[in-house]
Amino acid sequence: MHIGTTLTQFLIEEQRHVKGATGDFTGLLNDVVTACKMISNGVNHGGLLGVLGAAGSENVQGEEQKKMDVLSNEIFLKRNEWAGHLAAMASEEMDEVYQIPAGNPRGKYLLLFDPLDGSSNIDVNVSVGSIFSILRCPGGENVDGPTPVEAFLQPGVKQVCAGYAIYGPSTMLVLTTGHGVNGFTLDPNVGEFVLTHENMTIPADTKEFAINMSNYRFWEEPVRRYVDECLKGSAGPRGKDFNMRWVASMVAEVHRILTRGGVFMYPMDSKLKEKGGKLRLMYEANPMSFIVEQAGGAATTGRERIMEMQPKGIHQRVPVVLGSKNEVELITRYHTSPEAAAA
Ligand SMILES: O=P(O)(O)OC[C@H]1O[C@](O)(COP(=O)(O)O)[C@@H](O)[C@@H]1O
Ligand SMILES: [Mg+2]
Ligand SMILES: [Mg+2]
Repeated sequence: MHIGTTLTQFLIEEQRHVKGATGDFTGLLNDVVTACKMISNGVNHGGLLGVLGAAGSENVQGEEQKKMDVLSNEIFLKRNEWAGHLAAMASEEMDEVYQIPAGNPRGKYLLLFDPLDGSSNIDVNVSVGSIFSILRCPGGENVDGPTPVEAFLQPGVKQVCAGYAIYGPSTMLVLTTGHGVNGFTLDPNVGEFVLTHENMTIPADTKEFAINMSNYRFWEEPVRRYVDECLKGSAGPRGKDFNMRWVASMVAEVHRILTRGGVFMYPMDSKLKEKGGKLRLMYEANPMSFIVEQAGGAATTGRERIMEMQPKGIHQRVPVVLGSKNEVELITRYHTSPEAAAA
């Protein structure tokens, strides 16, 4: 593939390499991409369309929903429920599994998504995004009756595809189907995503970490140790100075790491103990872990590989440590090595 290839061409080319491909998967991705283009348009017009501010409702997570959370969710549903590629959908903004409306054809895939990631930034015009994950539905389209939630509870290694759109200075779409990671930039004049970042890879080492420092007093010892050592810089045990970033949009943090390396952490802390973490396994941690691993990075909870976890529920939360391989492995060792256990 060469720079300048459109996403449509890229997907068709990928499909040609899949024996017995029916075009279903390509069709599904095209619908997901159309949803992202429509959300990008909404985000870009912001106050002009009156889509900023609170929606006046809460989601299953007990979080205040922004108007763009609700609108983006609606766009994903409407764009994907009609074409016959899906058996069902699951979203951050909906308590239950979304069944394909009666009368619409059903398909063999499952789509999970965070329709708008980084919602706290939408009103302040900072980059936000959408995150999605695609699984095969056990039993394919021949499922009688509603698709059970259990169909979705597959470990991250079962993902067929994962991607995110970032609505920033430019709109980009980054995705993997298990053969590396590629980034496409939306040409608003043409309305087409064009390949601009081929085979994105994450350097194994880094001098940049991202974490919400305001949670310091709630962190577990291994995370405090890691951040303290970074802050000591070249005078400390790491022997090098570190920089820090925190955008409060996971898509923006992961995109920066895919572009120049780094480590992103939303670890377990005493405030989140009951909930199991802040970020959601099925439509935040798993898709981002698939992308990061495909780019040569690593993704753990601090204790185990995220992609091997057996999900317990579609809105399950987990601690997240991802990015440059050697850094993630160091942070994980601080959690798992005996000396850490003794600490
Ligand atoms: O508000 P905090 O603690 O900085 O958390 C920011 C994190 O929460 C999130 O906004 C959660 O995602 P949603 O906006 O989709 O709910 C992440 O994108 C981000 O990394
Ligand atoms: Mg999110
Ligand atoms: Mg969200």
